[in-house]
Amino acid sequence: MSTDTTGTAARDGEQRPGGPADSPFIRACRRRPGPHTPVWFMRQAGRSLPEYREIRASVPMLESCRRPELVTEITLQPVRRHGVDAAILFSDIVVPVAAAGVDLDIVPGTGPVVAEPIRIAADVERIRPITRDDVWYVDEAVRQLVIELGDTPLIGFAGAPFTLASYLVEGGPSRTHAKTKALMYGDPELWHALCGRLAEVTLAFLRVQIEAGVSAVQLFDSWAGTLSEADYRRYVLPHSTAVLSGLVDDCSGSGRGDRRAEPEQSHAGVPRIHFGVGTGELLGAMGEAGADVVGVDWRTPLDVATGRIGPDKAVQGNLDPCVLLAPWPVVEAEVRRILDQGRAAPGHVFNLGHGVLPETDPDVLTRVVALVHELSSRRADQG
Ligand SMILES: Cc1c2[nH]c(c1CCC(=O)O)Cc1[nH]c(c(CCC(=O)O)c1C)Cc1[nH]c(c(CCC(=O)O)c1C)Cc1[nH]c(c(C)c1CCC(=O)O)C2
Repeated sequence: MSTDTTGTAARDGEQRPGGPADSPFIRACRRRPGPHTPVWFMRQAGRSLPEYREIRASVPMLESCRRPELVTEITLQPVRRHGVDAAILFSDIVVPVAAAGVDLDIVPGTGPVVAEPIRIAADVERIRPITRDDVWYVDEAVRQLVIELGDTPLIGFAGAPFTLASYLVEGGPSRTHAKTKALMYGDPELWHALCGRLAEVTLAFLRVQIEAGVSAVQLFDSWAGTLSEADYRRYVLPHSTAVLSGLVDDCSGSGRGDRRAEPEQSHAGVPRIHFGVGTGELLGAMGEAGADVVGVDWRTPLDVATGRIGPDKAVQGNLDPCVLLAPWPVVEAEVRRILDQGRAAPGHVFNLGHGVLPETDPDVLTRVVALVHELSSRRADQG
């Protein structure tokens, strides 16, 4: 465990050998060689773990996200159990939106449900800008986690404007995103006002996490794959770019925007991962939004994905979460294939193509971590 008690040296640990900045995960994000291929799992903290279910049995989802001691414990659970190369903050994409004043809840088995879905400009106006004080519990949890995690990097995250907008406009999860698209095509001005506001909230939320010490951030645009590339570029890309490039613009001396005076408040050094599901046709555009790493679901092999994304970005993925429900030889063969195809990329972070399913046997996750490490370190030895 780290001896750093401020939580800041670890963030700026660029020069500290052995700190999170020198970890296999951050090295892969930066396309630098490392001792093995790093691995973590989306939704690694969650219902696949009995120790998570025990904590959550008596605490509603949103409340658990607002109690720093619970956030810290739940975030650490999969790190202890599986030996993954990174922790991801336990929270949810709707947490900053709730902090911005939107009345919503996370309903078990359903997902986020919004009391008054967005319909008119006045609804957008009600989404307030957020500051650190609105999400103090996230700031506190990240600072504590950075201390407890030592050399293991902590990933912060947020939902991207399109995916957040889809919950706010639909009022809850949707298969077709019909209301969202109807607003997008029918009232582009309102659409851009909504996404612009959500981009501001998201950027502020990521800045709080980075200032508190996360080593990387992931922007989840889970449902962007429902759009054509042309529509994605027109209606979504400018807003996701405002978020991801906004983090870089904070760097003193580079770019415009809300530039910070204090060097330790620079957000520019933190790798940015951009992920969505069903985004095979969007991978190039999602990289252009300002990602260092592009998340790839299970539909596109990593060598093909790398051809679409280009040689200047790392990739993350892309095991089908359902494969983890298959007999071990099937899992092993898929892990080998993904590691092989991932060699085409200039950096590969092993992950699933989407979140861990609740019915997954956690011991299989632990075995996958060990296998990825074993197979990839053997390769690293061979040069
Ligand atoms: C779309 C989205 C949401 N939330 C999130 C996304 C983007 C990632 C993705 O595409 O899955 C992001 C998220 N949500 C959660 C995390 C935790 C960190 C981690 O990955 O370990 C993360 C990164 C916890 C959670 N978020 C949620 C749970 C389950 C609630 C519970 O445990 O009772 C967890 C652990 C609830 C949630 N929240 C959301 C959904 C669709 C659900 C599932 C509803 C259900 O099946 O019950 C919205």
